[in-house]
Amino acid sequence: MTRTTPETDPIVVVGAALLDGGRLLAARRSAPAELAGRWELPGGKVEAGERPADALVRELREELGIDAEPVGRVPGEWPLRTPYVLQVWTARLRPGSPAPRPLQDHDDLRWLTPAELWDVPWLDQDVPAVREIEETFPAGAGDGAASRAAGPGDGRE
Ligand SMILES: Nc1nc2c([nH]c(=O)n2[C@H]2C[C@H](O)[C@@H](COP(=O)(O)OP(=O)(O)OP(=O)(O)O)O2)c(=O)[nH]1
Repeated sequence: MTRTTPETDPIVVVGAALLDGGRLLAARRSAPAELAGRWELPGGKVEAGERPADALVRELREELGIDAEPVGRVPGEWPLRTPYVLQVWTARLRPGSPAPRPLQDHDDLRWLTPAELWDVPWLDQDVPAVREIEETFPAGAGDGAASRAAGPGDGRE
């Protein structure tokens, strides 16, 4: 008899492509040990019954102390370690938001211009997502180009 692995529903991790003045925020993980020192999109796990866009706002407040607004979903979904999958949303700072600070999970932050996008060692599993962000974040563009990747309403479902 063939034994099958029990199926587990994927748990979504939302990552933010936080854009400001044409730059993307990258965050260096401080934990756990196997991820520490590598760079990621700030964010975290969507809780049961929570909408991804709401989770994004909550995680960005907890981790970076900012007041962020989701703008649109970056097309695609990328596998992390089972059962997690990464979804990415573009986001921007709301007027009056504090500047991001590494309060939790991170020990450094960098605002990357399009030309600097690959200057940091991203987590391996984030590379395809960052490539997708790059598609909507061409050299020389302001944050408007990335924000137009998906309609404004897409951030709310
Ligand atoms: N936030 C985030 N997590 C990522 C990325 N890439 C990646 O593999 N991960 C992994 C790291 C963690 O195992 C998991 C998300 O965990 P987390 O620690 O950021 O989320 P959380 O705040 O909700 O976690 P928790 O400590 O409350 O359990 O996904 C990424 O780009 N952003």
